[in-house]
Amino acid sequence: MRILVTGRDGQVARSLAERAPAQHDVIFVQRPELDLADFDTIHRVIEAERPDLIFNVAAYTAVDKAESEPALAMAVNGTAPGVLARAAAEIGAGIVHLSTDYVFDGTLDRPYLETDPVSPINVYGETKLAGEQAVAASGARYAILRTAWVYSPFGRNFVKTILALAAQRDELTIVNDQWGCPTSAFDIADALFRIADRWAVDPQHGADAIYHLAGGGETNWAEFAREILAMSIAHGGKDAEVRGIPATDYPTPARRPSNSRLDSRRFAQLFGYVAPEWRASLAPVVRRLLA
Ligand SMILES: NC(=O)C1=CN([C@@H]2O[C@H](COP(=O)(O)OP(=O)(O)OC[C@H]3O[C@@H](n4cnc5c(N)ncnc54)[C@H](OP(=O)(O)O)[C@@H]3O)[C@@H](O)[C@H]2O)C=CC1
Ligand SMILES: Cc1cn([C@H]2C[C@H](O)[C@@H](COP(=O)(O)OP(=O)(O)O[C@H]3O[C@@H](C)C(=O)[C@@H](O)[C@H]3O)O2)c(=O)[nH]c1=O
Ligand SMILES: [Mg+2]
Repeated sequence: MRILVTGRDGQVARSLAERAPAQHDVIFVQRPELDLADFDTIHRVIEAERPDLIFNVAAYTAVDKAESEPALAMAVNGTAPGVLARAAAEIGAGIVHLSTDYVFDGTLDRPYLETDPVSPINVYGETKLAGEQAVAASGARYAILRTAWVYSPFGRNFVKTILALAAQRDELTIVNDQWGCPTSAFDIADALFRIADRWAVDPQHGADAIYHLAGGGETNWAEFAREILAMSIAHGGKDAEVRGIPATDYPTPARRPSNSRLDSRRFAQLFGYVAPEWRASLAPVVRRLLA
């Protein structure tokens, strides 16, 4: 299949580039050719490239900055996915769109199912929810994958932040009352290609649905940081003491849900892919970052 990926340097885009199987022809388009805030470029790129499938993995991902740039975040995350999906529908292409655990408010006391009510508590989450709704209403064949706490050797992410902070400080204070599922961008890439493989055979398989796809198990940010640093020491990297603090002691422009754990069983049932337990996927990424 001919697969068009939005973005080239993002965490998931770079992971897709590394994991692309030989049977797919994968094209990456980024700014200025494709600018999700400039909708004309979307039509132009889709008509020129005529993909069979689109992986929309580009997004406005700066959670705190989105609070002060809501219009740009909404254009990129909320409106552009609908424009892209309608362009896909016009040429008969499918679209796989990535969304986030931050569409939930975190008040539930168990991992979230796809059927649980959404209620974002920050601008980023609101814009990503609008994007989901726009894709679902587009008429294109779609799958929406909500993932969470993404890390990789690429771009900006919590793992790289913690390793960098440990090189500067002896003690890190990290929030310990927000729970979620760290997810390797490589695992997301594998899941996306699994969808492509299935749709190459049966384009309707599991189509027009939302899925949760996150790393196995669960943790909080402080425990995640401790594990990153334990792996760092094991590979000769820096160490630091992690002091767990409540989110109320770490004020940020955007509120974050205290529980955004995702239940990924529906995707496993439909597509036969289960992401490894989060520590298992974390180890090779930390090793690579320290190499
Ligand atoms: N990171 C995370 O923790 C999580 C991410 N997600 C979702 O997963 C997807 C992938 O995230 P991830 O790979 O981490 O994202 P990154 O932040 O690593 O990359 C974002 C990409 O989007 C591109 N982009 C931003 N604005 C525009 C624009 N106006 N036009 C075109 N491209 C643009 C960036 O381009 P450039 O390099 O030029 O800036 C970059 O390639 C996103 O949909 C995100 O919402 C979901 C849950 C968690
Ligand atoms: C750097 C740092 C962060 N924190 C806290 C702040 C926050 O509650 C938590 C994580 O901070 P970050 O800014 O790395 O993560 P954040 O931007 O909230 O990450 C989110 O990104 C978007 C794109 C998503 O879709 C989500 O799934 C999620 O991954 O850790 C500390 O407590 N101490 C620190 O030193
Ligand atoms: Mg990306």
